[in-house]
Amino acid sequence: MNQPMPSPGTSLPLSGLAPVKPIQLPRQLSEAEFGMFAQLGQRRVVRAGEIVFQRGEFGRSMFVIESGRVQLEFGDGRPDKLIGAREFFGELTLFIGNHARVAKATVVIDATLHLIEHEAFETLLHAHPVVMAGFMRRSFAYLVSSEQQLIANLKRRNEDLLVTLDSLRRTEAELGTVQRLVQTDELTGLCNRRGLYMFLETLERRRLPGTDMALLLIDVDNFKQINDTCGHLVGDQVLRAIAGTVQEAGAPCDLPCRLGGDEFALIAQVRTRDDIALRARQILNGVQALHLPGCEQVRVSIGGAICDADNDWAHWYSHADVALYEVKAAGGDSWRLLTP
Ligand SMILES: Nc1nc2c(ncn2[C@@H]2O[C@H](COP(=O)(O)OP(=O)(O)OP(=O)(O)O)[C@@H](O)[C@H]2O)c(=O)[nH]1
Repeated sequence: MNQPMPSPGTSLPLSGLAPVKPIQLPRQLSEAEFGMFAQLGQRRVVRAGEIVFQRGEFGRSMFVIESGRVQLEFGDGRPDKLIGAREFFGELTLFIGNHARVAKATVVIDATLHLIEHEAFETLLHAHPVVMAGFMRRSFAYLVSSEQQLIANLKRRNEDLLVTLDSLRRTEAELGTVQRLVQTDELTGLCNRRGLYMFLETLERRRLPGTDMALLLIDVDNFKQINDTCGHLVGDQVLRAIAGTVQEAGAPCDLPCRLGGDEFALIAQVRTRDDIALRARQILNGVQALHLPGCEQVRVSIGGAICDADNDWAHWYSHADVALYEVKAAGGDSWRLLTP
């Protein structure tokens, strides 16, 4: 004899044993519940592709599925859900009353639904309080557990985001350190040529109203001789000491840097020519006052130029270099400003 095929969610009765009770899915209605809802609900046939309600839409009713399939899209991190015969959806708005729908419901296989309005539910509640109380208890437990799941998911996502944010912050800090290193002269700690070029890109933004930018080129006199007679290590100390002197002569908004070898520069923000002279003399005096063990006398020559907004670094540098050359030619240990 042909046995009928079992429906999904049911178990086969084993021969000789008592029939096993059909497994009820967490959101599946019992025969009794379904019968009550079907009797009082408004029966509707809905075609595949039709939207039953949108997420965020206000409502006071729930739906029971007699046949077909409905997809629920929560859009809040929870996975979409596909539900079928004897299952229900939209009950939260029925219990709370005029509440926004938490999911979008779309029929994906032609369905027969029963719309349960608030009034119909009240009637059922009065007529079958025990059955309806059981239904409500199950529904609440399900809602609470799915909210808890959502909270756990959000917590996990938040933790993941915090970890990502932390690693981004670390990468940013590392990039900052690398950028600083790349722009810093290793021997003196001053800005190097790369750092100077980056500074020049923002020069116009940095210029305060009523000020000019000036360039002072500082070159050690006879540095080769210092190296030759005192040794390279002393030479290095001399370069570090001069770097300190150039830095001290600059204002906080100035940029002292080492261009390479025994050549330094100070980009200074000045109001008058006297401001340039003041810095140049401070460097000359500071270097003259240096007393380094193993090195008798250190002197520098300085050439200056105004950094006019119409020209660029190459132009300012060549002007300052001309002035520097003139100072060197005259014996060094002095300064000169090349005026346009
Ligand atoms: N100790 C030391 N010496 C350096 C460094 N970089 C370049 N030098 C040396 O600096 C010297 C610069 O010499 P020159 O360009 O001939 O200049 P100078 O001897 O100062 O002559 P004038 O500029 O005409 O006064 C060279 O001997 C380089 O080897 C460095 O980092 N440390």
